[in-house]
Amino acid sequence: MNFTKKNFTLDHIRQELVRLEDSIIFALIERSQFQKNDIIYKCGGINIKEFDGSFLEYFLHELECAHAKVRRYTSPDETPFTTNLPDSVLPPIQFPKLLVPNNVNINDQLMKIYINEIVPKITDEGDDGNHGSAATKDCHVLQLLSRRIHFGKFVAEAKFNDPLLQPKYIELIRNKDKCGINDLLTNLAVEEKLLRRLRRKAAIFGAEIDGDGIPTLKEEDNKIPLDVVCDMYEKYVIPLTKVVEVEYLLERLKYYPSFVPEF
Ligand SMILES: O=C(O)C(=O)C[C@]1(C(=O)O)C=C[C@@H](O)C=C1
Repeated sequence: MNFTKKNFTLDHIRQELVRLEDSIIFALIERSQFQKNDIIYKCGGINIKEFDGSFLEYFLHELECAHAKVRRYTSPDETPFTTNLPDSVLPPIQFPKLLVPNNVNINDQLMKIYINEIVPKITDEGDDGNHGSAATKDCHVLQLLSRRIHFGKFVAEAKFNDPLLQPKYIELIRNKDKCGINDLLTNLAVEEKLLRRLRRKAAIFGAEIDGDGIPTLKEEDNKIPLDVVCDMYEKYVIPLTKVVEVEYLLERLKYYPSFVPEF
C-alpha cells in the first residue's frame, strides 16, 4: 500500500482492485492444478499434535505467525484470519492514518465461502496426496481475496469524503440504514465493466500457448473456467467488499468530523 495525499482517490484505489484481479486469477489457476483434497478442510482430518482444527487452519495460523513477526498485520490493508499472533520482531512503522480505527474483519465468512463454494468449482474431486501444496495455494488465494475484500474500507473512506455524497451518507449512517448505504455505494456500471474485464483476463491468463507461440483461445481448454471466475466475483467478492464498505461506514460517524485522512 502506497497512498499519498495526491493518489488517495477513488480512481487510484480502484486501480489497486484491478491489479489484484490478475493475482487472484493466477492464484486460482495454481490451486486448480491439485485435486480437491477434502481432508485438509476437515477438523481433525489430518492429525496434528496439540491442534484442534483443520490442516488448512493449522497451516494458515503458522503462516500468519511468521508474517506477523515481519509486521504484516500492522498494515491497515492486511487482515489476519487467525488470532493469538506474535508481535513483530521489526520496529513499528508509522503508517499514514487513512482509516478510522475499526475491527471490521469478515475473514471467517470468506473462509466458509472459499471452502464450500469456490474450491469445489476450481478443483477436480479426489485426493492426490498433495495436501501441503494444496494448502499452500489455498492460503495464497485466501490472503489475496481477503486483501481485495477488505480494501473496501479504503473505497468507503474515499466515498465518504466526497463532499456531494457526505450529507447523504451521514443521514443513512445515523439511521443505521444498511440497505440505504449499500444502495448509495453501489455503482453498477463499475461492476459490469469489472465482470467483462475479468472474463477477458481469465481467458488470456488461462490460455495455453502452443509451440508456435499461438494461444489456444478455446474456452473449454482454458486452465480455469471463465464462468467460475466471473461467478465468484459476482456472487461473493463484490458483495463481500460491499459488506466491508457498509460495516466500515457504520463505524465512520463516531469519528466525524474530527477525523480526516492523514498522510
Ligand atoms: O469501485 C467501487 O465503487 C466499489 O465500491 C467497489 C466495487 C467492487 O467490489 O468492485 C463494489 C461496489 C460497487 O458497486 C462497485 C465496485
